Formats: sequence, structure tokens, C-alpha cells
Amino acid sequence: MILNILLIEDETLFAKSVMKRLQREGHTPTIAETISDAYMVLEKTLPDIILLDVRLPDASGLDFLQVLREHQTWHVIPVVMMTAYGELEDAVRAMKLGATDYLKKPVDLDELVLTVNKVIQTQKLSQQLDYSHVRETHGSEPVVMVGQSNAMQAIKQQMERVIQLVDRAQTEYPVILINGETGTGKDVLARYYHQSGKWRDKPFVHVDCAALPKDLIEAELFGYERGAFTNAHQAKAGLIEVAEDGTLFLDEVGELPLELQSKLLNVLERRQIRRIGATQERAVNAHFIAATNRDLPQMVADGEFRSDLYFRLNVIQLQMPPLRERKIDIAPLAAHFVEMVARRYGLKPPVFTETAVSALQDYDWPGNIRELQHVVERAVMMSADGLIDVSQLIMQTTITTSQQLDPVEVLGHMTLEQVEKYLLEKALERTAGNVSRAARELGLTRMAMRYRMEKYQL
Ligand SMILES: Nc1ncnc2c1ncn2[C@@H]1O[C@H](COP(=O)(O)OP(=O)(O)OP(=O)(O)O)[C@@H](O)[C@H]1O
Repeated sequence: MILNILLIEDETLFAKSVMKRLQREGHTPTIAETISDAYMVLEKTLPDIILLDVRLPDASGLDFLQVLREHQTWHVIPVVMMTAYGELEDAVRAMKLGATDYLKKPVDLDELVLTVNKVIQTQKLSQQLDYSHVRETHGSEPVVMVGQSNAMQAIKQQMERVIQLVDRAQTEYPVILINGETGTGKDVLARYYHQSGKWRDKPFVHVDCAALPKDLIEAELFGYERGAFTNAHQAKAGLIEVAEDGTLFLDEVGELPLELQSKLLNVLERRQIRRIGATQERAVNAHFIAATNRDLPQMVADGEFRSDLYFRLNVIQLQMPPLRERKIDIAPLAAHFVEMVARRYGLKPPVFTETAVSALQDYDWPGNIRELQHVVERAVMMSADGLIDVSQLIMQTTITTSQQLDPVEVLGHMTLEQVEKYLLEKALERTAGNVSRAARELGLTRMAMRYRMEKYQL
């Protein structure tokens, strides 16, 4: 990663050697010899990091640090102070004023590079953590769960019974597990649960176990104390704590790494968590609901999922039926999505022709409701005369087996990159955009899949 570094330093020789070293590392440093020069640089660009000397010709670096920390935009820039040897007081003051780190002069250039890298990594880590925290909502948007089929009515009734149970639970809320293929509405059901409970005004925290980088999940879920690891400059509450009194939704729980499964089990059994680096436990009082589209019993048999956690999660299990098994829901769902899209774009809701309705009914919907939603959205945008005809319904699997082409025949004319892109696209289509599943089908890790998706801009 190329960093834009502002070095505020008046000792020309030292500044030049730092600059050379940073350039060798591939970064783009800028030198400001005075605070007023630094202001000029900052007016033009926002550096990724500032290296700031304490003693400067026109003002004190420490005073400038204070200005930076109070500034509307500059306060986010990490600042490493460079303090004179033996001036411990300066270092202490700098840290109190909000310096990210400090280096003692004479500065060792290797140490300087290490510090810069460390500071940037910490910043990235905390930004990633903040990003997931943003997904915490208070369930303010009302959940609409369309479905008249017996299967959906049964699910709603089961959920209502669970909520009655939860209301009666004095100490410990039951754990719920939702199973179902991708796009069947597991997320919607989890939100419905939260919204139907008396605790609806408390946080609803959605944790997608498949989307979080492995090395971050533990810090994300459990939080950490200051100094728990090299970059933990401040203590941070984990998502389990953030969900206090509300709902913690563990989506794609089958993707949780084995070592964290035992930690989660401990939380579910004892309702206590321990932040990373903490000596004491804290009580947690959240409603836990997990979802998966994986075959957990099979994962248990394959040693990929802990059996004790599976049994703990499996106390109340709800099975979302695939759309092909509740075809009666297709028309009301399609109508619901037409309304939604039309409202969003200020259009008059178009209506389906009879043949379009039959096409929707006849199709198997491997991507379930999510796929139906996408098909309808596209069709609404394409409809011109207030009607949606069959020609505007573009489903994923339109090629029937008899029409399928010989892959060797087709692929033989493509470059390796084209083939790779084609296979990625097909896998994503088959799994209705579920990256984890697509990666699994292609025998790739999620990281490798993400890398390729970025490469081909998918
Ligand atoms: N009963 C429903 N009524 C209205 N919309 C629904 C319903 N079920 C699902 N949807 C919509 O379909 C889409 C997919 O649903 P959702 O994300 O809940 O599926 P999921 O089972 O959690 O999928 P995945 O396993 O891929 O995470 C969402 O946009 C959701 O709003």
C-alpha cells in the first residue's frame, strides 16, 4: 500500500534521510520544515499519516498536534511524534494529546518504517471493526414477510410461540437456529423475530460470519482490552456486547472457524464473555439467533463443525422452505416486489401478463426469493407499456439440458482469463451471488474468490 506521508521536520539532513527511506519503501513522503508549511500541505492534500517533530522553528509540534486533534477533518490523521532523547515528558504529553505513537530521537529508520506500518494497520483494523458496527440497526425499518403458503404460516406460528416462550424466560433466552437454502428469507425471519419481541427498541446486530476476515472475527465478536495485541491502543466492545438486551444475529454460522466455535459455545452456555486480553468476564444478555444454508449435521460428521455447538444451537430449529415448495407464494411476492420497485422509482406499477405469471410459476427458483426479487426488479425497469411480459423475465437457468453446449467446444476458443471469468460468473449466478458458496463450488477460499472477483470486476 502506497502511503502519502507528511513529515514535519526542520533538520534538513535527517528529513532527507527519512524521505529517502520512505521512498525506498514505495511511499510518497512530503517534507514541511515549519508548521506554516505544514498548513499549506494540509490545505491541498490529506496525508495518510503525519510524522511530527516536537521542536519546530515557528511553533511547538505539541501545540500543532492539539490543533490537528481538534480540527474537523484533520483529526482522523494518525500522528507519530518525534521527541528528543531524554524528553520523556514530551512523549507523555504527546500521547495525552492524542498522538498515535511516538519515536525517540535519534530515530532509527527501521523502527520508523515499522511504526508507520503498525499505525496504518491499526487504523485499518479499527476502520474494519467500525464498518461492521455500522451494520447494527435498531430494526427501525419494518420487516415485511410476505407468504400465504401453509409452510410460511407455520413458520410464523412457530416464531410467535418462540416469542411467547422468550417472554416467559426469566434468566436465559432460548437460542434459535434457522436453516434454509440461500435467498429463502432467513435474514428476514431473524429481523421479524427481533421486531416481534418486546426488546424491539434494542439493537439488532447482524454478523455475517462468512464476510468477516478470519483474523478479525474474534476481535469483532468478543472485543478486546487496550494492549491485548500490538495494535490495540484502545479497548473496544465486541458485537456480542453491542447487542446487549437486543438480538445478535449470527448469519452463515457454519462458516465460523472451529477455534471460535468453542468460544461461542461458551458464550451460549454461560452467557458470559471475556474480551481478548481481559482477565474478567462480563455477563451478556442478548437474544441469539443463528442461520445457515449449510448442512450442519454433515459438517459435524466431517469434523468441520463442533457437535456440542450444533446441539446447543439446535434447541429451536426453524426450516425456511425453498420457494419451489411454496409456489403459491410466488405471485404475492412478485406483486410485492413490483410495488417496491415502482415506489422506489416513482413509476406506475406494471402488471404481469398471463404468460408471464405462468413463467414465474413454472420456474424452479434455485436462488429462491432473492432471485425472484432480482428478476422482478429488472422486469419492472424494462417494462414500457404498463405490462410485464415473459420476454422481460430473465431467469438464471434458461438453458435446458438439451440445449446445453459442449463445454470443451465453447471453452476451446477462449483465453484462460476468459474461461476463469466465465466460471466465476456462472458460479455466482448458480448461487445467486452467494460468494462463500460460489467459492466453495469452485474449490477456492473466500479470499481467493474475492481477489478474482475484483480482478474481473464482477
Ligand atoms: N417473505 C418475504 N417477503 C418479502 N421479501 C422477502 C421474503 N423473504 C425474503 N425476502 C427478500 O428476499 C431477499 C433475500 O432474503 P434473505 O436475505 O432474508 O435470504 P437469506 O435466506 O438470508 O439468504 P442468504 O442465505 O443468501 O443470506 C431479501 O431482499 C429479502 O428482503
